Amino acid sequence: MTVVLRAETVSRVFPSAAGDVVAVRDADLAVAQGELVVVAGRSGAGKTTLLTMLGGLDAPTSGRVLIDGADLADPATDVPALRGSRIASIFQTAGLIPVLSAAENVEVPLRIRRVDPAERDRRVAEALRDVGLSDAARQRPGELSGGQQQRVGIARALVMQPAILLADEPTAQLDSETGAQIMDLIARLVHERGTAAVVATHDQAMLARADRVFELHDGVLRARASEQAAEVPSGDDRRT
Ligand SMILES: Nc1ncnc2c1ncn2[C@@H]1O[C@H](COP(=O)(O)OP(=O)(O)OP(=O)(O)O)[C@@H](O)[C@H]1O
Repeated sequence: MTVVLRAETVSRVFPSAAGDVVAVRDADLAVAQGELVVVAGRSGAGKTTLLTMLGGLDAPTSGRVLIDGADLADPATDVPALRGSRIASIFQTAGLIPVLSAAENVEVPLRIRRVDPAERDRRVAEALRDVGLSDAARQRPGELSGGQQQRVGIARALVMQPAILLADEPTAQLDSETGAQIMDLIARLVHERGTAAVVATHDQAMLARADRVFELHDGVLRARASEQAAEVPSGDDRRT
């Protein structure tokens, strides 16, 4: 398994008049191709801060983030280029452009990257098909349900075939059934395409789709102990 995203003892401290806020404290994480990692945590636990650093939009106060083995703090690393070519993000709301159709919204990142028109058409059609929205290609966001809009957002995130997908509470604005469908969709696409994904959520129902679950509590990230790890060691390993 190839690790594409790695955080090493990453911390982020926000200074404030009332004292420093340690939003993330010494977080370690490694995510491999095709792996869906869910970071569960309550509001204020530090999820957004962690994802922002993983995506290279904010720098850790200490520790380091590596993408494809490249340290984002290394001056030799072209972070904007990495962000454009290797990373895609999904947020609580799809953030679609209202005057553009679903297909035109999905096309935006391809236009920015100057992909040629025939290739754009092919990839947009494929992305909309993957999220089950081929029939809605010409509709504008205002004509789509919240779940459909979020699916357009997912198509737009995946049309660049990113190595890494970061999703910050992608189901928070949706009812639980639609949220479950969106999470199923993300899990399927991540596994089919071999994307490394980190999904932050406070929705416990989302954890079932994860390959691994981490819990973030007051900025401290811990792997959720598997049932096996929770078992009492047997034989010589037993400690009393
Ligand atoms: N720019 C900032 N300046 C000061 N404090 C901040 C800043 N950003 C986040 N914090 C603080 O860091 C902590 C973690 O915030 P963060 O937004 O990462 O949590 P979260 O788990 O994403 O919460 P939510 O689910 O509500 O978005 C909070 O105490 C927050 O107030």
